[in-house]
Amino acid sequence: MDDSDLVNRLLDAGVTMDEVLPESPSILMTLLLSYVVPIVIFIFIGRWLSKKMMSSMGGGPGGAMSFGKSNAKVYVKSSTGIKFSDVAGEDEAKDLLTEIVDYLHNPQKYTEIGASMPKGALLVGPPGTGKTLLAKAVAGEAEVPFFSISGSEFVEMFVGMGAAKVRDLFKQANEKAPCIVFIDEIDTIGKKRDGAGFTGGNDEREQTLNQLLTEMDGFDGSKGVVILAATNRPDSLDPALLRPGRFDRRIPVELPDLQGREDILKVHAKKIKIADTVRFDDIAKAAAGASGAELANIVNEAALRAVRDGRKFATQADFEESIEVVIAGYQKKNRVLSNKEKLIVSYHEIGHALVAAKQTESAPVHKITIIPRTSGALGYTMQVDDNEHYLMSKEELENKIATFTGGRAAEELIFHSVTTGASNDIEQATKIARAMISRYGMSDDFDMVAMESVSNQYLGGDSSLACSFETQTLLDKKVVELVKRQHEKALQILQDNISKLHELAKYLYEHETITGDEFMKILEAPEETPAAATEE
Ligand SMILES: Nc1ncnc2c1ncn2[C@@H]1O[C@H](COP(=O)(O)OP(=O)(O)OP(=O)(O)O)[C@@H](O)[C@H]1O
Ligand SMILES: [Zn+2]
Repeated sequence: MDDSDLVNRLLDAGVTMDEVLPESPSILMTLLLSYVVPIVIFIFIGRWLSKKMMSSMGGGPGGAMSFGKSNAKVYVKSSTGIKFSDVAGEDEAKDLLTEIVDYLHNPQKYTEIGASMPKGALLVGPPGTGKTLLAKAVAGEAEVPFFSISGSEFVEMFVGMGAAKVRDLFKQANEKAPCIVFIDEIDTIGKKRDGAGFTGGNDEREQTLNQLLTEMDGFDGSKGVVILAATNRPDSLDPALLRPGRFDRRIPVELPDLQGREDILKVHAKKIKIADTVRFDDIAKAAAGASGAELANIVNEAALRAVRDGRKFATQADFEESIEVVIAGYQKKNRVLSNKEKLIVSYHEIGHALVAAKQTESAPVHKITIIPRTSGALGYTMQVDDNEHYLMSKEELENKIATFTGGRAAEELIFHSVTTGASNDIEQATKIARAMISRYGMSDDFDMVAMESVSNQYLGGDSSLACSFETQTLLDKKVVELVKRQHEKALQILQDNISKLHELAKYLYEHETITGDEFMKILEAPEETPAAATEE
């Protein structure tokens, strides 16, 4: 814009020149107006522009101006100020990340004995479960800089730009080490490479991924650059990313259970004013299936509602209303278990756990949950073996089969029907049974084993092709018999412990997740009143 232009415009607008220019400007004033002010304005505009450019690179796929050499600089935050205490629940994830924090605090403790820290860890879980928040908390706890970039920002229009960005990011991270580099949505660059159906930009994406792999292999692990990446589609990742020395640690970040939801609500409610009468446990119950992000949203929505109604604080009703708003859309998109389904899944999982616990030589139950998993499972029972062993006895394998069938057995016993939820279990049980009979020679019938192994030698080990039709049929029959026997054993165990089955399933239904300790405590407690033992 030039001066005469401005003057003309001002005149057009009916402004007289007298108002624009002082009557008799001193030389100093003239100087100021004609040189200093334009320069100041120029600098100001320049700054504003560059700020704008940076923020446009911060979110969404890079804009037209997002190439250039030192992009990653803008992602540095010297301290996130976020601590683990800001992340409610997710204790498992926090436990796993604590080691990284400790390493960043005193690396010599690790390097002294020659231990090197994992270079990368993969945070895996559904959207909004706090993966980004956890990564920030790691940086906050360790008091190190935090670089953050989203996978989609690497995907550039021009071949080679993404790779350049990766190089640049690592260069800066190395300069700022120790630090945390966080790559969100890593699946956008880290998708399996062979995958058909990927159209366009293949070269670019592949180059970017290769650069990432090269950088990860190249940097010195003892410098203290830890790369955290997040994804909700771990299965789609290129296996190269998951190799040792890369993202070889997987940290599950799952949807919160009842207690977790209550804690998250409380963390966020600290930021708003609420009535004393608000009952977070009830709100958490009503918000079944909600993620951390959705719960944060519910709290905010409740506060907005209060303001709209001219109140000074949010009430129980505000929260209940906002659950409807936030969750309603969500429930349509995602399958949330109905109460009946929840009950079935509870009995199913306790079925597994109870059968496991009542057999000797069976790994102790570690955790049981009916929170749907990223994997698509409706619930799971986790057993952890204290001492890892590779040689399993026939009894142990049989017990494993019985444990797998325990879920279905519980459904049959209580609901007199089975759901599709048990199909994977039966598959697993059958797999073990087949291996026992054909490969490990655990069949009573030695001929069976011999035949199988002879034909395997001819045909390279694929047992489904290896046998003659008769052998296959015989084998199948044996497998089915074995699974059936174990299934009957499981039914018997549950029948014998029916009151505990009810009690534990009820407890799991209410709490959604229970630990192995809680499970054992209930199991070992004296029986409840006989009334609970009657079947419904
Ligand atoms: N466990 C939690 N405790 C407290 N707040 C949480 C928790 N989980 C999520 N939130 C809230 O939800 C917001 C969004 O979470 P965040 O961005 O970390 O999720 P994400 O898993 O990275 O999601 P996405 O996969 O969509 O990137 C957080 O900023 C926080 O306010
Ligand atoms: Zn099961």
